[in-house]
Amino acid sequence: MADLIERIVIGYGSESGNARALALRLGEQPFLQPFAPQVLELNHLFQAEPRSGDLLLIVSSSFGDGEPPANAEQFIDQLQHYAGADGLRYAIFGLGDTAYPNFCGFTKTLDAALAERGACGVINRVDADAAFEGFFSQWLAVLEKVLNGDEQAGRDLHLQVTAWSEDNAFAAPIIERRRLSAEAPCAWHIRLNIAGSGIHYRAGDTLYLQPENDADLLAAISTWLGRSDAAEALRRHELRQISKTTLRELAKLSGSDELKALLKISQRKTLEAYLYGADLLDVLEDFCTPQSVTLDALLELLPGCLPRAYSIASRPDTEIVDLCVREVCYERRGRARRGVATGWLLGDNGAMRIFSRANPGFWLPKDESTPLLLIGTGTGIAPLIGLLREQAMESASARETCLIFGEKRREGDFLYRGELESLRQQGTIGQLITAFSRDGAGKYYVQDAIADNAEHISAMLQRGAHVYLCGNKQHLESAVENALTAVCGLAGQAEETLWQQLAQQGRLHLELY
Ligand SMILES: Cc1cc2nc3c(=O)[nH]c(=O)nc-3n(C[C@H](O)[C@H](O)[C@H](O)COP(=O)(O)O)c2cc1C
Repeated sequence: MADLIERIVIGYGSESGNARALALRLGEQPFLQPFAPQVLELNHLFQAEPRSGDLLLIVSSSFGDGEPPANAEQFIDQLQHYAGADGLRYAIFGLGDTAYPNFCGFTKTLDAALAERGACGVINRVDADAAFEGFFSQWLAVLEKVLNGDEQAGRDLHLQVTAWSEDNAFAAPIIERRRLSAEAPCAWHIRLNIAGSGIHYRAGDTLYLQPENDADLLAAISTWLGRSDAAEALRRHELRQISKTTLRELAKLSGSDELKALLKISQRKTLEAYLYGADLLDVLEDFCTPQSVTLDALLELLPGCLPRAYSIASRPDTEIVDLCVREVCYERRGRARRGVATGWLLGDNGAMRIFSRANPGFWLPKDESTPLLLIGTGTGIAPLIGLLREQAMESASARETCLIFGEKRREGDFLYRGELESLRQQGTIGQLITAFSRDGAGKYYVQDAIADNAEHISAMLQRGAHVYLCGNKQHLESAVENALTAVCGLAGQAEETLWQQLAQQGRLHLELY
């Protein structure tokens, strides 16, 4: 091919510097020097007036929702108006992260746009993730071969990381289940094996679980329908979170006036109360008949199982991912019920189908000297222990870190007690404050612990501490906000609330569920 190539132009799109660094290294490769490669930002690439006979090498990341980095934003537009694309040759090395829903979205779009304009790809597009170095070396070797005339090498290269998603989840074996608390409903430490998935995550990120339905519930629905094949057919349909759309369809099919009445706007609260803890079988039994609602109709109207989101509790690792979950077990109308995801995790069901998503809003601050005020209740410890583990791994000199953990009783509910105490001993946690609500004569919550440590906490906030808060949505946020506002002496004073100030400064990180 080399004799057909007159010139090489390297274009890059880069936001945080990875693609730019690779593009510059590419431009220095000895085997490219005979082509005197120019290295340009993609926005400026057309200044080189690429034409037939040129080989365009593009290295770019994707940002936002699979969008171009700022210095590549104009490229596709310019390409649409560029007359000389026909006959151009090109190869694309895409950088991305499978933790974002639109993995390598921009370089995929670019590939399609160049092909559509008549340009010809000489190497299959690379979709690389955070571990891009290995791919880059392989790509360079193939590029050299292609330039030496081995065109097949470009067609044989397949370097595209799988982007696991809702439609294509990774089956991760459950390799550890450890009970963390004494009384039901218990909290559990769950470890999944993700080796071979290529999943990369950071502490603070979210793991989505795609469980299958509970066997007992499936069997009961099968019996109700009088169809033995229903259990298998409904295995991956949503049977627990029943939407209004589904209820409307069921009301139409069944003709139930009672259900229609429940769907009126004025009955919003009654419907909410009815659905709390209910599942499809309740709705079928209460409002439908097997004659009016058949298996075929259900298969058509029910969506697939919705993914369940959990905060990752481990530090970055390519082999394992940890979760901290509380089991959901209750009885309603004489029928034992289990949470869909927790039931699957704690049952003997085999692998859990998963995918991960980045959650930059809960990552550690970049500046290693920024103090951390971590506040969590119950299984809200999950992302916080992930951050602490990442912190312990990353820096020898720990930043100032204070953890406030709240639960019911020290004996029985102090989740990860041994690990937290050793993180304190080794200095990753400077101050470990606990608030056990049922240990003393009166109730004692995290907001009381904040008040009792006012001086220290106020000083940390003055030193620019970031606040990470995770736990139950009801009450926790406002109670902690009020307590922190009081310790800072801001109550009823400032024009902006403490929360507004922290949020504006990027110092407030919330995970409430
Ligand atoms: C806020 C943010 C958004 C991102 N969005 C995407 C995305 O939509 N798709 C993707 O594949 N990668 C995404 N990434 C990952 C980057 O593409 C990846 O980190 C890449 O290595 C950055 O390269 P650069 O330093 O050259 O910009 C995102 C990264 C960040 C920090």
